[in-house]
Amino acid sequence: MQNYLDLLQHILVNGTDKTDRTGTGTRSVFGYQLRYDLSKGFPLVTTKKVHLKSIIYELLWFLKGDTNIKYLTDNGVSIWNEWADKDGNLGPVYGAQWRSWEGKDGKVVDQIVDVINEIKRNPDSRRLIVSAWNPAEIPNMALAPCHALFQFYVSEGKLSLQLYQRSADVFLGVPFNIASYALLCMMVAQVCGLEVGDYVHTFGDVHIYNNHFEQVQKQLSRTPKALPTMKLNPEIKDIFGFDYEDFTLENYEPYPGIKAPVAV
Ligand SMILES: Nc1nc(=O)c2c([nH]1)NC[C@@H]1CN(c3ccc(C(=O)N[C@@H](CCC(=O)O)C(=O)O)cc3)CN21
Ligand SMILES: O=c1ccn([C@H]2C[C@H](O)[C@@H](COP(=O)(O)O)O2)c(=O)[nH]1
Repeated sequence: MQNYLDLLQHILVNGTDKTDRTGTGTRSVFGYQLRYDLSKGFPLVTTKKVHLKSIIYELLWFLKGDTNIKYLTDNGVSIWNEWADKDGNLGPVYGAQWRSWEGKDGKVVDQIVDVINEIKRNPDSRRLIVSAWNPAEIPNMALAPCHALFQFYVSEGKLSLQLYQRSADVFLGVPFNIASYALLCMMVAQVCGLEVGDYVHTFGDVHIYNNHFEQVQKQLSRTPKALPTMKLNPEIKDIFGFDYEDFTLENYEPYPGIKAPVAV
């Protein structure tokens, strides 16, 4: 994960200071790309301990099409608590757009089912896209989608995925986002009978919050360790059939965690 540390350093050196919606202030750059060959290990940051359990449950929650935090809190995951209303609702965020994008005349599009069918039927398609960015619905969402759109690509029997993230909290959110989409690529590859290719992460406004500078310096003083390995239960052939127990992480030996406040 040296390239993740390079991104932190790049922002510190080349970023400009900007105000932001949360009132915290950031140092930010516009445009950057990270790439991971998923056959070479699972891209989970090693220079601090990352809470993989939250990442897995959040991804399973997106795939269910769920947008209420109850499933997360029932499983000990609190990362969305600050944005939910008193009933736990977030409005039509990721899960709703992925699984039930509402079109004209009540037509409902399940983008996950559709994209998997298309990967199997027409792997050379250049339209293998899932979008959470539904402008008509954004006013009803607790937070506009940050990981806005992703595309699959098949070549030589390998499945790659590229994410476009319009806004990225590089210390807290990005380690979660990298691991989550790397995992999604592995899961879709398995259910489509493909090997894994590259995970490509493309950023818009990628920023370090002003109250994360100390934590970033601490991380930059650490030398990345070897990447861990992620094993999926090979029996699962349906993207909606995965449970938490179907994921096994091996050889993850990170440095201790580093606490940081989240900007709301
Ligand atoms: N400012 C901001 N940054 C984000 O990364 C972010 C948002 N807002 N809003 C929506 C979601 C929620 N996400 C979050 C929220 C909190 C943590 C966080 O506090 N992580 C800690 C604790 C991990 C845990 O409890 O599982 C960490 O050390 O990584 C991470 C991602 C990602 N998103
Ligand atoms: O998955 C996520 C979700 C959110 N973020 C960060 C990016 C920004 O710091 C905030 C969102 O604020 P906006 O004003 O809507 O851009 O949350 C993330 O990094 N990853």
